This record gives sequence, structure tokens and C-alpha cells, in this order.
Amino acid sequence: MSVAFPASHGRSRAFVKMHGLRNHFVIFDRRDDPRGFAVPDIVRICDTHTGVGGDQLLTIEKPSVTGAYAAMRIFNIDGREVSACGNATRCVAHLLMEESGRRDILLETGGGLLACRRAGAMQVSVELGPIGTDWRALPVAQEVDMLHLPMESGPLRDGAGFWIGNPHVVFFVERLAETDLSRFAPAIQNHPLFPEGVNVGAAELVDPRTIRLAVWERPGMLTQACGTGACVAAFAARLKGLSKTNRFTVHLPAGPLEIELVGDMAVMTGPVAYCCRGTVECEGA
Ligand SMILES: N[C@H](CCC[C@H](N)C(=O)O)C(=O)O
Repeated sequence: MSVAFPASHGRSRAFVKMHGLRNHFVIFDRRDDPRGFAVPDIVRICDTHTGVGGDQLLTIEKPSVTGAYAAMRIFNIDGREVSACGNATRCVAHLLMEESGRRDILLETGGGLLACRRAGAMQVSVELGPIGTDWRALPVAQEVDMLHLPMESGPLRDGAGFWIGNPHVVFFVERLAETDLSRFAPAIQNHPLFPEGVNVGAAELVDPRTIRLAVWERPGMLTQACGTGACVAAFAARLKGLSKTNRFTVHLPAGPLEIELVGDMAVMTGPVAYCCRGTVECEGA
């Protein structure tokens, strides 16, 4: 089945909107469309009041590496391009597997070439990693112990930092329900040690294979789910010696993701869904 993007005319551009655990995305196919998106367009399209509404805008592009079925570019709601998004990867992989009739594809992203495969009618698995533990990868402005970051904000203490295509820090807390992330995470996200900012997770280890997680994403918002954050929380639990298992269920505000750790890779499995499709007006770039 081919994915029916509506026809684009003039300034109107066809989109498909999808969500992965309510982390929602406005997706455009640029494989045969040279027009880019200006920052004000991205901001307006992602805003529910002026556009479609989404946590990120995604574009599907022609791949530049052999073996990749397509490439995906990812833009935050402030128009800044970022290099990874786990939930978006599942959504776009699903769309492209429907288009091609394939059960697995390689998707090129700024954060690497990602192996994606069907795990159910509306379930997709993605291999994310290798997860970087070097301070230079995040990046951090100076050498620090990445498993014990030298900063704190309220209940957020003794965090760990990782690169999984994008930068994350995760803090284990006693009780997530009592952790006001929107109050304490901005000081971490904007800490001078993180010249490119960072996605900030608060995780509660419920039992050795169950984590509750909330993520304050760049550029400064709580999302209903964060796939890369879930992988990093599971990886951090193991590296910090809090758990010895390889298989975790990570419960995000909108529901669970299954994470399997294989060496320094994380295989994330979770749902995808279509929201709507249509056209939106753009100035273009
Ligand atoms: N929600 C996404 C992560 C987006 C991260 C992005 N906000 C950044 O600035 O790196 C996920 O499912 O992995």
C-alpha cells in the first residue's frame, strides 16, 4: 500500500500526521519536492493554534547512503534541526514499510543509520545506538564523570549523561509523581556544561525491570513520551548498577515502551498511529 500524501499545490504542502505514544509529528515527503521549510513555517505548523500541531516536524528525504530506504530529518518546534527521535523513527518507519510492503528498513538520520522492523500491525521496533558515554559525544563543555554529573536542581541529583543520536541526561528520583520536572529541569537543560542543551529525564525504578519516566525535551517542554529518553533510562539503570536485567518496560505519561539492551544498543518497541492528513500553507525556504 502506498502512503497517500494529498497533492501539494502552490504554497500548500501535503502532510501526514502520526503519533507514537502521543508524541506527535507532522510529516512531509521531500523525496520529490525540493522545497524546504523556513523556521517560521516550522514554528507555525507545529503550533496547534496556527497550524497542525506537533512536537516536531519531520521530512522524508532521499537517502545519501547505500542500503538506506530513505532519510528522515527532524525539526524541534523552534525550528532547530536535531538528529534523533525514537518515537518519530517508529512512525516514519511504519509509513515507509507500508509504502514499500517491506517488514524491515534502514532509515538514515542525523544520528545514524537505524534498523527498523515491524513488530505487529501497528508496532515497530527500532535499534538505537551505539549509546555514547564519552563526555565529548554529548557534548559537555569539559571533562566530567558521565555517570555522576556535577550538577543538581531540586530532587534532580547524581544524573547520568548519554548520547543516543541526541543528548540526554537522566536522574533517578524516589517518586516521579512528586517530581515537578517543569520546575527543576530547565536549570539542567540550560546548564553551561551543555553548550547544545540537553533532554532531561526523571526516572523512577519501580522494580528491576520497570521504570517510570518523564522527559523535559529540548527546547523546553514535557512530552507525552520520549523514545530515546526511554532507551537512555534503561541503559542508565544498568550502568549505574541499579538493575542487572536487559529487558525493561519504561512507562511514559502516555504508556509503555519495551526496551531491550544488547551491548551498547537499545532495541525500542512501541506503537504507532495515524492522526490525520491534509495540506498546510507554507512560505517555503
Ligand atoms: N521525543 C523524542 C526525542 C526528541 C528529542 C528532541 N526534542 C531533541 O532536542 O533532541 C523521542 O521519542 O526520542
